[in-house]
Amino acid sequence: MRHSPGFTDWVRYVKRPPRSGLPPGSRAMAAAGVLRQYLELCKMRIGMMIGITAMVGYGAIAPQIDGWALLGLGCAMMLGSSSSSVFNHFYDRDLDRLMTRTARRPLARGSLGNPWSAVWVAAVLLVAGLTMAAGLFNWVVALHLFLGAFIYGVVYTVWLKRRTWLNIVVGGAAGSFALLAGAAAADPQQWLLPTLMAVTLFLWTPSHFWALAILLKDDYARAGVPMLPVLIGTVRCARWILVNSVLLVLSSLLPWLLGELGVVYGVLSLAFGGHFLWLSWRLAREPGPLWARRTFFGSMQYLCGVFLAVIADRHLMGLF
Ligand code: HEM
Ligand SMILES: CC(C)=CCC/C(C)=C/CC/C(C)=C/COP(=O)(O)OP(=O)(O)O
Repeated sequence: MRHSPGFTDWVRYVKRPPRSGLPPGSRAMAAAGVLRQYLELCKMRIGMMIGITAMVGYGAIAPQIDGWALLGLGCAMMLGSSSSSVFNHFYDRDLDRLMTRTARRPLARGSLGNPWSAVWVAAVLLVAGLTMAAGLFNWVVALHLFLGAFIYGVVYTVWLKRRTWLNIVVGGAAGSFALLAGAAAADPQQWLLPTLMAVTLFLWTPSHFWALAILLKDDYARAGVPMLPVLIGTVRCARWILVNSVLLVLSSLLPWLLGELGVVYGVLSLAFGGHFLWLSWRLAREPGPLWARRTFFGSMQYLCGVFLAVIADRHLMGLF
């Protein structure tokens, strides 16, 4: 069965088109197919959220926002995020075949030819992101970008995901480094507010992911991935989500209580936090797919709410 062209096949194909002279449309179609699949490997929606996370870290520290700096920061972070996501697809291709949600992914079904091409693509993306971060900003931004990609691509994906339920707890630090990278782009000397926000992002991940893991429990059990609800069941996992969400919301108030951010942030983050605590409480009361789904999507709404609270406090209040 002829597989659709992989990355190296595509390069060879475009450089030396076969004598058979396929109609130009098929050459472009094949190239578009390969590109679309590589974009899937990049997990672009998550990469955009990682870029936004870094931008919020920048906005929390920068006295004025430079649009071009924000754009460059977002691009660098998306390159780093895509690099680790592509490698995650490569390393997890055996695991992904076993789970309904991921079985149709390009490397899981072998539709991109030699899977090692993805490793080269991941390396190129990482070098591009690091070069952009160091060139546009400073080495601290590049270091945080590298650490985020390393924690997701190696610490989480290779070392922890298949071994321990702490996989996503430790892996959540990847997102924290996205925030630290953004703050360092504004001022690498500042540490307190970036650290407080990084702790909040670290505590956000377990509530974010364990709610999803409740929905995907059977998939993870089939693949033998030790996610928390597989090990302790949905009811106890839902209770741990509530405990974690209480710690998360309390941590989100620290920038306000320590005077790093103002009352606008405090009130808004408390409001969004109250709603997320309500979702987590309802999930603990009725542990099942309905409230797990609402808590998972609510985790992203909550994160966006906290991000909005930071920007409103630091930059929008000056407009009034
Ligand atoms: C190790 C930590 C994390 C784990 C294990 C995790 C896990 C997941 C998983 C399994 C999905 C579903 C993906 C899919 O089926 O397409 C997901 C979706 C998502 N995650 Fe997380 N996540 C983590 C950290 C983060 C961070 C740090 C962010 C952003 C700051 C984030 C933002 C999102 C978004 C926006 C989605 C929805 C993307 C979509 O709809 O394709 N996640 N997460
Ligand atoms: C600074 C920087 C570059 C940070 C990178 C942060 C980053 C890309 C985090 C990704 C988190 C995530 C969606 C993990 C899911 O992996 P999974 O393997 O559990 O999900 P899957 O089963 O859907 O593949």
